[in-house]
Amino acid sequence: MTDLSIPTVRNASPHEDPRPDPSAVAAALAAAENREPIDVDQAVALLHCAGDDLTRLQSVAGAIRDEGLAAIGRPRQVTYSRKVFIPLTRLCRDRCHYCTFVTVPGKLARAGEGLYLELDEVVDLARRGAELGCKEALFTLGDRPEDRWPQAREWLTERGYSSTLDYVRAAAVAVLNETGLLPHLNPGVMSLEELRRLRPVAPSMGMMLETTSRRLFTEKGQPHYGSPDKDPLVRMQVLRDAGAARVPFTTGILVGIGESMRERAESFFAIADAHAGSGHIQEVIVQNFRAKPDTAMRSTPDAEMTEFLAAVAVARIVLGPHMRVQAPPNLVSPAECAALIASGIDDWGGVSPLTPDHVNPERPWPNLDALAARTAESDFVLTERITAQPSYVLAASEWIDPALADHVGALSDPETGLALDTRPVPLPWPAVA
Ligand SMILES: O=c1nc2n(C[C@H](O)[C@H](O)[C@H](O)CO)c3cc(O)ccc3cc-2c(=O)[nH]1
Ligand SMILES: C[C@H]1O[C@@H](n2cnc3c(N)ncnc32)[C@H](O)[C@@H]1O
Ligand code: MET
Ligand code: SF4
Repeated sequence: MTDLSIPTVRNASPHEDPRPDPSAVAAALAAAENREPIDVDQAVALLHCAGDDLTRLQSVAGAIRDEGLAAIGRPRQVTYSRKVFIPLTRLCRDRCHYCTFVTVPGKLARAGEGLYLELDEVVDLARRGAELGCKEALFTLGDRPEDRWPQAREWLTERGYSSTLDYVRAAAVAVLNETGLLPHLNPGVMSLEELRRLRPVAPSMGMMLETTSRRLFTEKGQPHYGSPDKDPLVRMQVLRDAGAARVPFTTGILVGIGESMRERAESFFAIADAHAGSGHIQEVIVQNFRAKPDTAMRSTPDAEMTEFLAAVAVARIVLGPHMRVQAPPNLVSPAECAALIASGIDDWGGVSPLTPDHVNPERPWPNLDALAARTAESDFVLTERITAQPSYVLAASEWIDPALADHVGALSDPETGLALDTRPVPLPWPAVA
């Protein structure tokens, strides 16, 4: 894709990624078509599918998705969450090489921007979103900036907060009280204690696993080198802790940051494994980041899209019919949205009629009517959900903190767990009878 202006990462030491034997690909495809459980080796083979093989792979993935949606009485629905994006702070103690969201205090000062959004700025964004029917306030921010930036620590202390996560909690409460939007928290690594403390202010939270590749973290020059929060061992612990805390949790992988096909496959199995323990992974995002090709010959733009579609299909096959599989519609072209549906997704994630995708600011959201039309072209109905996926809303006593019952109840249909056609209104938190 020539219009993709996300910064690129060059593999410092191109990792060995041997092409599987064609007979291995054929055998893995046959296993998938017969709905036999596949192992990592077979998943690696499937990630290499192109051409007619990719078409076969997509049709298996699409059929599995269709069965899963039919089983929960929502055939042919692709969901999305109408949201506002709240970039609470762009300061971060990490330095992921692919990230353009992160910034430094000096740059913020020169741009006349604060280190954090103030509470009134947060509430103002949420309120403007509410007027447009948004139901989710997505808090995405840098990880623990106070550990790196004394100015950030000072900003928090001056206002009476002990940490960035403490401030996230206060901002979520302000949004609930003053607008009724439902917070989804994506603040990076959280401890079990922090997850438990945040659970009463957000029906769902998330953190991308990114990858299980430890090499990308330990080796100098790799995209996660120098980012302590991107150690896959730390991130896997967060996934398990979110299950222990019974938080509906979003995770996923970033495709194309220098991971090998085997590492890509292992990442899906690692997520499946975390989910098998607690049943809390509410959706898995397959997000495309495109590494600069090692050689122009080997990795043409078309090949990158082929690889991405194979990754989506393999995610569906490994994670099965009951997982929601999400790919953002703003990181591909309109025509490629149809290919994502064909590859087995059932969710577009958060889409905003108001705020940009601050992580990918050069990739505007499709307008909701256009997205509905694109979805309809594939014979699916664009359906609004709230931040927690329907099955978790329907099992609220197990998954959603009682302090949020009124807020969630006001915006979701108790029969389907999907979003109601309504606008949020301020409601007191914790809810009183
Ligand atoms: O607009 C974005 N939303 C992102 N979202 C939000 C997502 O689109 C929705 O808000 C969730 O599906 C909840 O409804 C994330 C949520 C997570 O929990 C973890 C990672 C992401 C990543 C992004 C992202 O890059 N851009
Ligand atoms: C919020 C999530 O956004 C993803 N993320 C961060 N930077 C980029 C980029 N340049 N392109 C695509 N996704 C990105 C990471 O997966 C992070 O966890
Ligand atoms: C812009 S990234 C947002 C969340 C967090 N900093 C992470 O990387 O997981
Ligand atoms: S942790 Fe998140 S915000 Fe920080 S640099 Fe990495 S991707 Fe960017």
